[in-house]
Amino acid sequence: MNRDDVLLEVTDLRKVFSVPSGWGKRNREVTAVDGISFRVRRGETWGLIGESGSGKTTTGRMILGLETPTSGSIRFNGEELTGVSRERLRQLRQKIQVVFQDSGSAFNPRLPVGAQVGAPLRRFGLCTGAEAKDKAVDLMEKVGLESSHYDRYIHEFSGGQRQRLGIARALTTDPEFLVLDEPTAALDVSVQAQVLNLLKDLQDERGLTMLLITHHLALVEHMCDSAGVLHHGSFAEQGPVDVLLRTPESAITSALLEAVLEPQAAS
Ligand SMILES: Nc1ncnc2c1ncn2[C@@H]1O[C@H](COP(=O)(O)OP(=O)(O)OP(=O)(O)O)[C@@H](O)[C@H]1O
Repeated sequence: MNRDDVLLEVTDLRKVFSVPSGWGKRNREVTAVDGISFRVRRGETWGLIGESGSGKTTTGRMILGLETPTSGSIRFNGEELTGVSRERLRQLRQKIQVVFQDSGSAFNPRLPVGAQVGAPLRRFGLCTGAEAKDKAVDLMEKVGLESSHYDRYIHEFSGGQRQRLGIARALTTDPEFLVLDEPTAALDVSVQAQVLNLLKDLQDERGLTMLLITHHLALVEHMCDSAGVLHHGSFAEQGPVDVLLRTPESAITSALLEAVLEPQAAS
């Protein structure tokens, strides 16, 4: 792999949480991420797969600067992210954005959504108020909403529309990299497909690089170029998706594949 092609390089990343065990007892240590390494090339979608508790979200949160790694390195565009100043981290958030499972909960219920979609532009000093409104309306239309939605409140939107709003807000600062943490887990299957296809179209149009966090292998097959399967904080295996899903080497990947074939797992 040409180094210039690599946008995100994670090396030996580790996160140990110290959890209180009760009064008078010593804290218990929980190793959420246990020394993982992977590289994401520009323009690709990398899937972080694993069962509940395997360390996916903690990894995403460390990349976003929301959690401090215990050790290891995260390089973005060649720049080391661990240990950077708060101010630099704030600047980097323009380039690294996130879409969570329930984007609606990140919107203030008492303010119109449009102003909140445009808020990062004002926060980063990228636009005046009027320009921010135009850009927010453009983005809302781009994700399949209407300009008349600008003045509505979050409770007036469906689950799928809320995810579209979350995507619009994530895109306001023209990020290079999106962390998608179970972005469609709360949606009906038909709406899931619409939101995933929207993300793919936006990726093609804007050259976005994406990290898709999910426990659902069907999503990975549809969306990802490469992926890694996490198990108890370590990779059971990683590689190109077609190889990983067709000829899995680890029992963990095989078990996840079998789960997809069971009807109840599709819900
Ligand atoms: N803030 C925290 N304090 C203590 N332990 C934590 C914290 N966050 C996560 N953990 C623990 O770290 C481990 C990995 O959690 P994480 O949320 O990263 O897994 P996950 O794969 O994203 O799971 P899920 O799919 O259920 O969201 C779990 O054992 C979890 O209980």
